[in-house]
Amino acid sequence: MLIIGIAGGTGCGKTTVVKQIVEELPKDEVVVISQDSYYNDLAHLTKEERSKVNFDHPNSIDFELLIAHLNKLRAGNTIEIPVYSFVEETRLAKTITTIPKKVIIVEGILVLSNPELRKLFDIKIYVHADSDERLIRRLQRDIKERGHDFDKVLHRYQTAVKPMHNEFIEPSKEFADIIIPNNHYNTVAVDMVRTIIIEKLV
Ligand SMILES: Nc1ncnc2c1ncn2[C@@H]1O[C@H](COP(=O)(O)OP(=O)(O)O)[C@@H](O)[C@H]1O
Ligand SMILES: O=c1ccn([C@@H]2O[C@H](COP(=O)(O)O)[C@@H](O)[C@H]2O)c(=O)[nH]1
Repeated sequence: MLIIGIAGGTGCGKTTVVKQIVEELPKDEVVVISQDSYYNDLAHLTKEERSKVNFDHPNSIDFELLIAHLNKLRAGNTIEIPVYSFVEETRLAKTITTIPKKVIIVEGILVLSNPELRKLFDIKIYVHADSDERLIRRLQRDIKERGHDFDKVLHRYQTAVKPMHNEFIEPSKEFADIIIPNNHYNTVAVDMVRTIIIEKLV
């Protein structure tokens, strides 16, 4: 089994890069796990209380469960991945049953910041895009897909996203084996990572 961790600031293009990597790989060989699925269950808080949570701090993630799940997959066991709703800002009642496959890709802003999680990765990748690029992408995406308005995205960016990026995410770049520049779509880097994965599959 090959476990790949892909980190990078919000809007850098992690999800897009992962989609591009896996789209030409056999579906039955690769599992993608998003750190977002492991946001703490906040069902006990009101929607207003949840909207004040700092979702960019490592404490907002249930790393213990994510690490336990990766160890279970490595041991050949099936896991139940929580489903997170960005619109509700909490976990939903359902889970997704996931079986072990040859390649596991774990993506999320903080996946290289946690030392225990880092130890599980065979390859560590950091996707870089400049902060202005990332903010523009985040504004467009959160308004279109995550049910946020302009003021909410900017307020969250200034109070949580940017300070947590500087404290936890950007410093985790030093642990990366590969840094993918992604101010523009980077097909060369995507092809290189896919080639590494294909070598593992044969
Ligand atoms: N290289 C790129 N150039 C322009 N837009 C991009 C690029 N990569 C991703 N995007 C767009 O930016 C937004 C955020 O990308 P996404 O992959 O969700 O980032 P992340 O998962 O790192 O938060 C999406 O709307 C996506 O289509
Ligand atoms: O309920 C939530 C939970 C998280 N966020 C924001 O999401 C990003 C991380 O996701 P990316 O796909 O990597 O952008 C993080 O910056 C959180 O602030 C949210 O808005 N609502």
